[in-house]
Amino acid sequence: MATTIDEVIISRRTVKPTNMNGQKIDNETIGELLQLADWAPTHGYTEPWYYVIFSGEKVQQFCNDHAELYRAQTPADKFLSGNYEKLKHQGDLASHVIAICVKRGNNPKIPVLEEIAAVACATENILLGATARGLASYWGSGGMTYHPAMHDYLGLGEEDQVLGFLYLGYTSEPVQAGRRLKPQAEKFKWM
Ligand SMILES: Cc1cc2nc3c(=O)[nH]c(=O)nc-3n(C[C@H](O)[C@H](O)[C@H](O)COP(=O)(O)O)c2cc1C
Repeated sequence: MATTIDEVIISRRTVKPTNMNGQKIDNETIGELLQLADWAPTHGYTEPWYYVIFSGEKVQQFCNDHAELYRAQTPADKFLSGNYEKLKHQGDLASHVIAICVKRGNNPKIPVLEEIAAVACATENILLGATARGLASYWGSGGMTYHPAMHDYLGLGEEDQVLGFLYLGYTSEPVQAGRRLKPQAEKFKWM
């Protein structure tokens, strides 16, 4: 178990929902993670994160709905039954699904870019809190994430955005070693 912030950051790894084991997280713990999200920085206290939490039987409901949105919005010649089944069963072994959304405040001086950045910070807080609690997590932006039908399904306003879905649960498998592909010299320029 990681004990310091550095260890938690370094040890956080994506665990695909198919590698989760079906064990449930209690809603209280999810509440703690949401509290961590709420302490992310924002420009101008806009606090633009908006999370829609699917728990219990709502997880399967969400996955069914996600798959049905895909079916309804995909032309017949592009529809792939494999994609449909993947979406439908993506949460089978997860405990909770959380839709990650940006709710635009009424301060037009704050660029959308900064609102998205703030929600990403908030979401990383959730991922780190999950890691520190021994939970498995996955941030996915596949399926219908960016489709207007998903935006409507989540009841978002015109300027709001969906950034993806967090799948949370437990895993029984050893967590994969982390890897980074780009040399640090390309990412950090010391002056
Ligand atoms: C905004 C965002 C969207 C992502 N979408 C996907 C996705 O659709 N499918 C996927 O396999 N992983 C997705 N990921 C997870 C990355 O694949 C993962 O973070 C990356 O492989 C690095 O692995 P690590 O998280 O274990 O360090 C996403 C991550 C972020 C931040």
